[in-house]
Formats: sequence, C-alpha cells, structure tokens
Amino acid sequence: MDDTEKTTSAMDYSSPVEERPEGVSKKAWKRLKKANMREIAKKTKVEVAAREGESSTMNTTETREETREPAVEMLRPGLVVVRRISSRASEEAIVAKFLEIGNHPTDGFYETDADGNRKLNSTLTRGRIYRELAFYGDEATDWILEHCAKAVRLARAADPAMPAMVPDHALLLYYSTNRGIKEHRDVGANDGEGDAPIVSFNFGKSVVYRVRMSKEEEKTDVHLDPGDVILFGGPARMIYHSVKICRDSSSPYPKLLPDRMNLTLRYAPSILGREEEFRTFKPADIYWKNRKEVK
Ligand SMILES: O=C(O)CCC(=O)C(=O)O
Ligand SMILES: [Fe+2]
Repeated sequence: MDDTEKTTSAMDYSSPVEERPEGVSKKAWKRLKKANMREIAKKTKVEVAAREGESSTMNTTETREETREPAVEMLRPGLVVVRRISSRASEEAIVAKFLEIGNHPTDGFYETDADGNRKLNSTLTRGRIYRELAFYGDEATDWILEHCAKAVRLARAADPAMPAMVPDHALLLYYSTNRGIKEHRDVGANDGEGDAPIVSFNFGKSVVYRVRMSKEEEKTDVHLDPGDVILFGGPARMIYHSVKICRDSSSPYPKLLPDRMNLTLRYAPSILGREEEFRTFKPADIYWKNRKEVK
C-alpha cells in the first residue's frame, strides 16, 4: 500500500465532488458513483488484509511493479504525479478506443486539405480533439470519470493544496513524432475554471515534462511513463509546462501505439455548448486569442 494511502479512511474513496457537474450525464454520474463504491469495497478489503498481516510485502517496489499499484509524488503544493493509474490491460483498451475516435474522418485527429490530402489537424505532427465528455461515448466516459476520480483522490490525499475536480471536457492529443509541445500556460477559457486541477494522462512513449512556476525559475524535469498522470491545480494551476517526447521506442504497446497520446481533463463549464469554437485550435489561433483577451 502506498504511504499516502495508509492514513486515508474509506470515506476518502467517495468522489470529492458531490454535485453532478453540468457536462456529465446523469447516467455517467451514476456509473461513477458505482465505480467509487467498488473502490471503497476493494480498499476496505486491502486494509483488513493489511491489519491481519496478510500483505506485509505490499510496500516493496517489486510488488508494486508486478501489480502496477499506483504511487503518488507531490512535487510542490498543487503539482502531483500519480504513477501507474491503471492496469496495462485497461490502459491498452482505452488507448485503442481513443485511436478509434481519433481516426474519425472529420471529428478525429485529421483533416483533409484542399488537395484531398489527409493530415493532422493541429500541427504537422500533432492531432487534436477537444470536446465535452459525452462526445467520447459511454465506454470512454466511464474510463475517464473513474480514472480521473482516482487520480484526484490520490493526489488530494498526498497534497492538501490540491482542489477537487470532476471533468466536463477532454482534450485528446496525438503526437506522430518525437516533437512535443513548447512551453506555455493553460490560460484559455477552454483550459478550465478557477484553480481546479488540469489532469493529464500520458500514453505510449515516455516523456520529459518540464515545469516552472515563473520564467525566472529554473525548469524542473519530470519523467512520465505511459500510464502516469500529472495534475496541476491550486497554487500550481498556472505553472509553465512543456513536453519533450523521449526518442527511444519506449511505448510498452508498440503495435497499438508506437507514438504518443495525451489525455488532458478539464473543468470548463463556461464553454459548454461552445466547443466548436475550440475544436480546431492551432497554436497561432491561441496566440491571437490570448492577445484579444489581454486587450
Ligand atoms: O501533451 C501534453 O502532455 C501536454 C499538452 C498541453 O500542455 C496542452 O495541450 O495544453
Ligand atoms: Fe498545457
């Protein structure tokens, strides 16, 4: 069991947000509650087993690797990494689903130019989907809500400065090469409201995630493997971040996804119904939009 988990009571396994957010359907919300109840039961079982001395090896790294038990690292207040959020099988299943969604001829990662050539829709090497959760369908929404709740719960147990968050939007990015993303802050209306955390899942290749609170600060490198999640909220919500994708063939499922995919979850109720405006953002659009906001 993880150190941070030892002190948590079963109550911490309920969703930190009791109210159903607007972007989440009643059906999906019911399923999330059920999933949380399943976790409470699972957790209680582990606690009982630990008390009875049946799981004395639970803390060893070896056991963690075998079972892919999550581990939590607080890097600074509001900035937390949750490693190994799910089983590899569950991760591969959701990656396959996201690739299927991303392959859609008009609503996925690609667009067709005037000459009829299919190309990625954000940059030459990046495909992008930004939509409300319902767009991704029941199966993906279930996975998203369940794993986001787990990441937020674990992060909050380790870091009192991390606010609660239930997502209503998901950004899905596909990177076809080792080119990552330049340093920026998530400041747009579609990037989320208040200091609720951005919850960002890494799939496929490993990355070096570079962070700093201000331009004066030295950058800190955080290595993220597939299945790891980084959260930034509260005092770290406006952190500068960039991504350098590892050159090696680090994807554990090279046939399925030899490249990289990122899933970023956000609470952005103010733009519900206006997703079309944010659907085909290209880096140059962000620049002009931010300029307009400053004016
Ligand atoms: O790909 C990533 O991990 C980061 C993406 C990102 O920071 C963004 O889209 O704002
Ligand atoms: Fe970002």
